[in-house]
Amino acid sequence: MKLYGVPGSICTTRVLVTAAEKGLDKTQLQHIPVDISAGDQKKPQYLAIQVPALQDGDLTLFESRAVIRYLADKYEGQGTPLYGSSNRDRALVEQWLEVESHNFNPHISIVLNELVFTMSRGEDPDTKLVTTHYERLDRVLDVYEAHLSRQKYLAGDFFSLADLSHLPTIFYLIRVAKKPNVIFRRPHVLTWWQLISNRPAWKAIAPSIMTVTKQPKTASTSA
Ligand SMILES: N[C@@H](CCC(=O)N[C@@H](CS)C(=O)NCC(=O)O)C(=O)O
Repeated sequence: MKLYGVPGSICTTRVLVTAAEKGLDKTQLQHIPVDISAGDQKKPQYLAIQVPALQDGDLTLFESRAVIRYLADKYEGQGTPLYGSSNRDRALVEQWLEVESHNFNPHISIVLNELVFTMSRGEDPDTKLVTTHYERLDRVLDVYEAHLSRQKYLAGDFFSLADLSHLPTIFYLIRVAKKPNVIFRRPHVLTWWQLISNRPAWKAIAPSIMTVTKQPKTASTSA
């Protein structure tokens, strides 16, 4: 399999950490770097797709959350079981993947876009937009805090694809945008963050984000 994606970008990182949890090595999944700043995404081979995109034989798959679901299913018996161990677990994983995509991500990605990617282009961030969406993210995390006071991970007492899908954006928020308060001031969210970000797979992947964000230009975050 080949993964076309911008090194260190949120969506590509989401796929790479899934591959790492599944124990896939470079012979099983080869990352082909795409350089957005050089206009690679406009090259003919990328016009019909968006990056990140996975190529597996005659299947080309884009949308990072579709790709991670595909990898979790394809390698069901290998590495970390990212859908739990029953139909009930899987339903709850899917539910929280939807929450990440539709309730959490829309706000965190706007904050990151303004504070990291707009600024990296030398433009001023829209501070009103940042305030509005940071506050909305704060409200969403009230729900997470209550939920995580009752269980260790989002879908139950097991680490899953739903937890994993939050890793790149929260990492960017804390370490790159340096806006950790919404995470750090909630004890259960913080404990959850520490649990999921201390996993070996994430610890192996996260440094590549820091390398890329030291560059003057990075990918956008329409994650
Ligand atoms: N919803 C799409 C968003 C795709 C997108 O716009 N990705 C942006 C931000 S993550 C990008 O820079 N993509 C390049 C990459 O991830 O390689 C996904 O999840 O894949």
